[in-house]
Amino acid sequence: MIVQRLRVQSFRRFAEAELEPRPGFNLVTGDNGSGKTSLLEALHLLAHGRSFRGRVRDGLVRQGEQALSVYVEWQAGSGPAHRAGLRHSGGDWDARLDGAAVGHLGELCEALAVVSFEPGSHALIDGSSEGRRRYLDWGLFHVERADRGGDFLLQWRRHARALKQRNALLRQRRVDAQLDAWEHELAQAGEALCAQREAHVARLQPHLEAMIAALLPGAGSARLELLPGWRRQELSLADALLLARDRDLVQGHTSVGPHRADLRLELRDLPGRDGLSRGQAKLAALALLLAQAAYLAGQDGHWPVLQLDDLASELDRPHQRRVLQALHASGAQVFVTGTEPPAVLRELDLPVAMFHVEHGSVARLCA
Ligand SMILES: Nc1ncnc2c1ncn2[C@@H]1O[C@H](COP(=O)(O)OP(=O)(O)OP(=O)(O)O)[C@@H](O)[C@H]1O
Repeated sequence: MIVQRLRVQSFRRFAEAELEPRPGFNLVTGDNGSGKTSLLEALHLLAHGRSFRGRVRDGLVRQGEQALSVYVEWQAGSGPAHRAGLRHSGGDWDARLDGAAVGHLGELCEALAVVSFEPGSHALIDGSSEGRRRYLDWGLFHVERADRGGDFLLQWRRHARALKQRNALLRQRRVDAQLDAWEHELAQAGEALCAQREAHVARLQPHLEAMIAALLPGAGSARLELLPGWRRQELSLADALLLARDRDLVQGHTSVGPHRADLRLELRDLPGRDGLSRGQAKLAALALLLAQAAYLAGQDGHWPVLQLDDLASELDRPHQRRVLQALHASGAQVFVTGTEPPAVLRELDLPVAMFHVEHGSVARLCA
């Protein structure tokens, strides 16, 4: 995917700003607080329905304004050009995709695939399991799309609804036919969700091995494993839910199932996730993100847009070089930010479109 235009209004410090990126590398420089990350956040927001720094209501709307706007034009492979706009107040939103009103933000997410790597991305390795489930489900959401005959989103929504209903009944201490019915629904949707996640993890494996070899060769071989959220080798989800019922009634929520799933990444020559340095955790997280992007590229015939915020932070030069070489080899459109142009980018002499953010506006710099 190639983003051809990004326009933001009332977004963090920007009253209005516009960027016309190029295919390949786009470098965005500027002082601390100038708004570099905000530009990446804007694209991420349109593609994920939230920023990697939080939701719209967490301060994305420019102080004193009612709502932010993001407008993007892009091309997916050799297909037609697309355009999408989102106006969001933190509560209400209104969006259009190719001129038609959008009923669910998932429609924008489905149309525009963006993978972002930012200073907090190490949490994909050493943070809570929620981030890893979101990572996995984002990949499935794109691969198992309804327009390709997939039903991941359908199962995901079914599961979320059944889980909410079961939790509500647990809190009311209601052990009746309704609880049986929602548990049955939860078990069916949960088994389907888990089977899709498991297959996806297996398909990611070779891409992950290649990315770890490219970015973190000292790690040795890599293995990704799904922890399903219940003792799936021994029990069906229906049985696990039934067995957990008494405890769940006391706690008032469901303690087993795919909403508790996790991913385990094993790197043969490095310690477990708690023993990794911050830089190693970042590289392992980037390998996970790029493995998923590479898998998607294989399915779609074109790469998602890749965004790397503050690449130089915490990565030494040899590793920055490895990252940039891998990204260049992919042919993807890449956004990189930094207070300075990363020295490695100059050393590698890669073609780069350069932009500078200052005083609330973005200027294209000549190479
Ligand atoms: N809701 C808001 N309204 C107005 N200004 C905001 C709002 N939220 C954030 N800002 C300002 O917008 C800027 C956001 O900067 P951003 O994080 O995008 O900068 P950056 O160039 O990536 O910085 P750094 O190099 O320090 O990471 C900061 O100056 C911040 O004070």
